[in-house]
Amino acid sequence: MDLYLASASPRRRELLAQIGVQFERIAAPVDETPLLNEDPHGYVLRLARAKAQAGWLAMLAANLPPHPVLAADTTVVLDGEILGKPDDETHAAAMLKQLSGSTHLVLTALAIAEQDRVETVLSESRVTFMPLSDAQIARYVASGEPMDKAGAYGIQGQGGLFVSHLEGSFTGVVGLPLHETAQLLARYGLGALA
Ligand SMILES: Cc1cn([C@H]2C[C@H](O)[C@@H](COP(=O)(O)OP(=O)(O)OP(=O)(O)O)O2)c(=O)[nH]c1=O
Repeated sequence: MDLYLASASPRRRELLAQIGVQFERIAAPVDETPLLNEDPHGYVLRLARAKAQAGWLAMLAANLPPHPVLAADTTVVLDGEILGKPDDETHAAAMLKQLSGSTHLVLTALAIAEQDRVETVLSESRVTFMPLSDAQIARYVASGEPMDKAGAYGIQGQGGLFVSHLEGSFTGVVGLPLHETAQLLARYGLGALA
């Protein structure tokens, strides 16, 4: 065992498994509401940090053997506006209409907590969507795929069909950028890049 992953996301678990570290999941939910006028970069970094620290505390509370705790947060940013996970199908359709035919940012922040030390790293990608018709949006929303995802789409699923251009990290958009994760783990003496 090398570390804990403070995440409920199956996608993050699958991606972390590719890095070749031994990890276990730990549950540590945090409130994801942005602060008033919070800057998107500050927001994802604050949440990743909060999730890692909550994971460290949950580990201590459960008397588990101590290891560093990794967490992440992903958000979509369109013209400076934070688009988190949709509240319902109407909200998902509205977000997809906003993303249609334009370019947005996907920010994924990573944090590792160990005792009082927390280190972070940020992955930033630019994603361009083709113009979407109302019928395409309605069909995609009806598939259910948008509901648990920032920006109401999954690039790794059917949502990938809408992406005409990507500049940055595919795994970062999915929620755990492999390169940045390996770099961060190496600072703790973990993983293939250590
Ligand atoms: C843009 C995009 C987001 N997403 C997902 C990644 C994240 O899981 C989710 C954003 O929500 P997050 O709050 O980052 O993560 P989460 O709540 O799913 O998991 P946890 O906090 O427990 O780690 O959106 C995709 O899967 N594909 C995409 O293309």
